[in-house]
Order: sequence, then C-alpha cells, then structure tokens
Amino acid sequence: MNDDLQKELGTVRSEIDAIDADLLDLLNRRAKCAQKVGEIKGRYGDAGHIYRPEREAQVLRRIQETNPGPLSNESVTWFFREVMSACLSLEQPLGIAFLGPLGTFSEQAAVKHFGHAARLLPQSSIDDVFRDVEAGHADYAVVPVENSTEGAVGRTLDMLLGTSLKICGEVVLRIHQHLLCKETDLATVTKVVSHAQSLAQCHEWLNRNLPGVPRISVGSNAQAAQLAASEPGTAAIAGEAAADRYQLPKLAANIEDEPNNTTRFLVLGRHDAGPSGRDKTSLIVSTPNRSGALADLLSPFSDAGVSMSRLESRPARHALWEYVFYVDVEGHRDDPGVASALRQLEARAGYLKLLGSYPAAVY
Ligand SMILES: O=C(O)C(=O)C[C@]1(C(=O)O)C=C[C@@H](O)C=C1
Repeated sequence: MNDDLQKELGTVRSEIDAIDADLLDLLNRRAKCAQKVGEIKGRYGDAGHIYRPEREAQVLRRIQETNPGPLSNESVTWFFREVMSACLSLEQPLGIAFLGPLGTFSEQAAVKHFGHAARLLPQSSIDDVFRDVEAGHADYAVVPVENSTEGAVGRTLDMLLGTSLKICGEVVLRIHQHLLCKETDLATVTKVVSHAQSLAQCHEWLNRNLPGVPRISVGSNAQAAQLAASEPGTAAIAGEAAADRYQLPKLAANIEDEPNNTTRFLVLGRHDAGPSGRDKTSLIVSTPNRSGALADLLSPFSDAGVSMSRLESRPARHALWEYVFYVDVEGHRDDPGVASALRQLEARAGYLKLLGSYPAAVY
C-alpha cells in the first residue's frame, strides 16, 4: 500500500520535475527577450521608457482571456505580474515611492502593480511621495485617490493640481482587514490598535466579537502591527502586507464590515502611457461659477460618446466658493472621440490640466 502510494506519487512528481525544468528554461528565455527589448529601447533613445504600463496591461489581459484553468485568473495574473517584474528589473530596477511605513495598504498596492522585484521607497507623507518622484529619487509613485466607503483622498487631489507628474496607471485593491495577534484566543486580547479608519471599518465586528475591549487609534496599520508584534495581548487590525512584514498570525481574517471595501490608487511617473485598448484619461477643469456651466463644459464628452467614469469637485484654493473638477473618462487621449472632446474642452474651460492617459486597472 505504502509502496503503491510512493510509486504513484513518484510518477506524478517526475512529471512535475520535468515541467519545472521546462518552465525554468522558458522563464529564462523570456528574461533574455526582455533584456533584448531593453537594449533595443536604449539604442533608439527610448531608455527613459523601459516600464510600459500599456504593454503590461495587454499581457495580463491576454493571460486572463486565454487562461484554461484550473489555476484561477487571480493566481495566473499574480504569477505573470511577478514574471514581468523580474524581467523588467533586468532591464532597469525601478524605485517606487508610496505612503509608508512598510506594511500599509499602499505597499500592497505598489507590490500588486510592480511586483516584488521593484525597490520599495516608503515615504512619510503623500507630499513626500510626489516630491520623491519629481526630484528623480524614485521612478514611480503609488498614491491612494479614493476609497469606496471613505470617498476621495483630498491631499492626493490637491497635489495633482500642482505636480508635473503624469498618471500612467491605476491599481484597485480590495481592502481586507485582519485581526493580527500573537495570542491564539480572542479571550486573551486586552486591546485593539489600528488606524482610526480601519477601526471604523471593523466597528460592527469589534462590537460583536470583542465587546468592551479598548480600541486605540495609532498613526498607521503598520505601526499597529509593530505594537501587536511586541506587546502580549495587543491585537492589530491591518492588512496582508503588515501580517507578512511583522510575521503576525491572523487571529481572525476579513473582519471588515463592508465586504466590498476597495481603494483605488494612482500610479504616477514622468510620462503617461500609450493606448492599451482599454484606457482612462484623467483631467482637471474649472469653469466660472454660474448655473449650468459644468454641464455645458463637459458636454463635448457626451457629444463624442465618451463615458465619464468619475467626477469629483474640490475647492479651488485661490478663491472662495470656486471649484475645480476632477474628471475621469473612458478612453485614451489619442482615441479620436476623446481627442476631439479635449480640443473643445480646451477652448471652453477657464483652466484645463491633462493628468494623463493610462490602462484601466487589471484585477
Ligand atoms: O515589452 C516591453 O517593452 C518590455 O520591456 C518587456 C516587459 C515584459 O516583461 O513583458 C517588461 C517590462 C515592460 O514594462 C513591459 C513588458
């Protein structure tokens, strides 16, 4: 019986070993192609454009469309993201600035988009994330721009107004909150620490499962995880990145009250992206404050059949009760409909800033 088991396992494991050898060979062949691409870009003076968000989006979308299973699309996407990340790092290692410390959801978003071969450069504020890329210390920035329950991230919108950076990508991250703790029993948890937003997002779960246990807000989820790693009885609410970073077991997983809680992040660089076939264009406009002005201003988009996916207003800082509008439309600025709407908008708007065209997020 044991011999039969060993024999059957042995046969399949030999097959796995042979496949692994093929995979290794194929992966290295792919890596050599990426090196060749890097060399070609360098020869044509395109070395500043090593990272190609539109090409990466196309590769990942094709993988998802042709995936026969049984591996899930999530698994194969993750795998190919890491393969491209490793290949890209042979062409040019990328430094990615994001809102730190390590272990935050921003880190998770940066890794989801750029893979593990990218160099992570945590910053202490959203302003510093922008500055790090503007000054050339980092290649790209990842900043949160909106959350499905909390709304817009005002500081990111304000920084977009003054920056020379372009949006070249977006990352959409499902926010799963976990109770991280060295204790193995909820009954021994004496306090819960987290960022105020995360405590709020798990309010009902805490009422049900840890009634009466003090909740203490700290600067970030990552800081909370650090505390939980060092203080017996302290549990942190934080995400996967913090659990990994501080090697904390999950005493309870996915404890967020709103299961669809999602944050959208922008990827910013010194150039935007070429068309990928499924793109977005973001811009900021302002118009004189009179009734119907905004509808008139934006009508070129509907006239050209271009869908608007987001409209956000924000006070213009220079004048009381004046607003600027953050608009996302579907399509690339080079698409004929978008291009013609932008030309008309430019003629009508008091102020227009094109933030960039970029591939819609690949989930
Ligand atoms: O096709 C390219 O331009 C490449 O550099 C290759 C590759 C890849 O590994 O597929 C790597 C990095 C780019 O961001 C896009 C794709």
